[in-house]
Formats: sequence, C-alpha cells, structure tokens
Amino acid sequence: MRIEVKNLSKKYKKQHALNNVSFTLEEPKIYGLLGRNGAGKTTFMDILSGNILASEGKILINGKNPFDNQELTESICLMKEGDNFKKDLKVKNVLKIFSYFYPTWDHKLADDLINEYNLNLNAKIKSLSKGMESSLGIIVGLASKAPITIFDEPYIGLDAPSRQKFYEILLEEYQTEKRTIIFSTHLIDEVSLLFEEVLILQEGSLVLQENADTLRDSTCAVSGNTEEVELYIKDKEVIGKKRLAGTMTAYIYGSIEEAKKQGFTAEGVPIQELMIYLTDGKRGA
Ligand SMILES: Nc1ncnc2c1ncn2[C@@H]1O[C@H](COP(=O)(O)OP(=O)(O)OP(=O)(O)O)[C@@H](O)[C@H]1O
Repeated sequence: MRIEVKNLSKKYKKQHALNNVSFTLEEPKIYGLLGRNGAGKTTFMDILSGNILASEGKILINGKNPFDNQELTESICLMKEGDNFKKDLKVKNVLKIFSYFYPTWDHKLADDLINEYNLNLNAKIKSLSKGMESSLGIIVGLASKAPITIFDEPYIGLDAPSRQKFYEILLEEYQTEKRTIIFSTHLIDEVSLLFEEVLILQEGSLVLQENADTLRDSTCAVSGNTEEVELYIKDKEVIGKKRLAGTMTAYIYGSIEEAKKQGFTAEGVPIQELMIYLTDGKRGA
C-alpha cells in the first residue's frame, strides 16, 4: 500500500508533535522509524492508524484518508509498547476479537506463536507479566498479516532471546509475504539489520529518509584536520559535520577506502550513530 504523508502537522496546545512533515512510503518494505524521545514517532503512527486526526496536512493510504475508514483500518495493525488489550479479557478472547477484525488473520501462525511464546490461552491479560503481554502484542501484530503492520517499541519486558525470536519470525514472515512493516525502536543496533529503509524524526521534523543499504554501504565518517577535511568533502554529498578542537568528523556519502587513501581516518557509520548525530540539537556545522 502506498502511504503519502503531505505537510503533516500535529499540535498539542502550543507544542508541535509533528511539524510539516512530508514523505512517501512507496512499497511494502521494513521501515525503521527512529528518533529520540518526544520526536513525534508515536504521534505519526497514531495518525497513520486512523486513531487521531492531524492538525494540518494529511496522510493518504492508496489515496484515501485512514481516519474513520473501516476498509483501511482493517488493513492496519498498530501494536504499541503496552496497553494494547483490555485487562479483563483472556488471551483466547483477544485472539478471537483480532481474528474477526482482520480479514487477513492467520490462525495457524497465531497458534504456532502462542506455543512458541508459551502463552496460556485462558490467562487474563491482567495476570500476564510485562514480557508475556509484549509477546501477545507481537503475536497479534504478526498474525494480523495486515498490509500495514506497525510495531511501536513492542518488546517491553521481553528478554533478549525472545526479542531475537521475534526478529527471526518477522523476517521469515516478511520473506514469504511482503507487507509494509513500520518499526519504531530505541534498540537500533539490535534491529537495524532488519531495516530496508530508515526515517529519522527530530523534534517533529523529518531529517532523513534513506535506503538502509545505502546508509550501511555508502556512508562514511571522515576525520582529520578541519581544513583538510573541509577541502576533501567540498564536492561530496555531506550529511553533517562535527567539529572538535581543530579536528572535524564529516559524515558523507562516499568510500571509506578513498578517504583512507587520502590519509584520513575513515570508518562506516552505524545507523545508531547517524541517528544520534542527526538528532543532536547542539550539532554544529
Ligand atoms: N496526548 C498528548 N497531549 C499533549 N502532548 C502530547 C500528547 N501526545 C504527545 N505529546 C507530545 O508530542 C511530542 C511527541 O510525542 P510522541 O509520543 O509522538 O514522541 P515519540 O517520538 O513517540 O517519543 P518516545 O520515543 O518517547 O515514545 C512530545 O513532546 C509529547 O510530549
């Protein structure tokens, strides 16, 4: 499904959670939506899911507005870090409700995942541990097979092996059937290999949208004497610069080898580091 975000803003009183954001998600991919606390990620995901209205601008999914549009909301599954389910329901009731709601629901996958995560179907949500409740969120998100599936830090309380299992199953499922998966996470190092495209929000604005392989393979951090680095990057595409006491690190699109040949210190830029750099309010260029 094609998602077009057009001049999207959301204001809470005077606070801009999103400020004139525009981008397009063209095709089914695994998108990483990154940004620091309060950057506007959850607000964006809530508007996309049709849960809240934008103050200005719009999101169109295949040309239509998701707010109050059942046909579209059946195609979108948003699982947040908690409070996805009513506390008095049993696990089996939750599965039944979501299976009715999503026409694409995969019963077999849901059953397999319930076994995998060892959940008791008769347990009430309020009796589940944080990790167990997170597992159920992951199970519902995956089994919904919704063409747009959104995970907003869904792993609170999940231990590392359980998260690893989730990433593996997500990839397996995605490889058998592509869908748009939007993943918001603070565990960037852990998840970044899953991403095919990365979007970074900073204080309500989009500061980067890029193919993840391009970020991994075609960006580098070049460090050295400020004047020499400035000269070297003059004709290059620069993502940003960081200065420190006569030295400079420039984040650029370019080859590590080439920069090394010129005598600079050069290394790849992990997505985590790029995110920190791009969202550092004090960065100086
Ligand atoms: N219901 C609300 N009422 C008032 N302000 C809100 C509300 N929801 C979000 N905000 C504000 O909007 C901004 C963006 O919040 P949002 O939850 O979208 O960020 P986020 O990127 O998801 O953050 P985090 O990584 O901490 O979850 C923040 O400044 C937040 O305080």
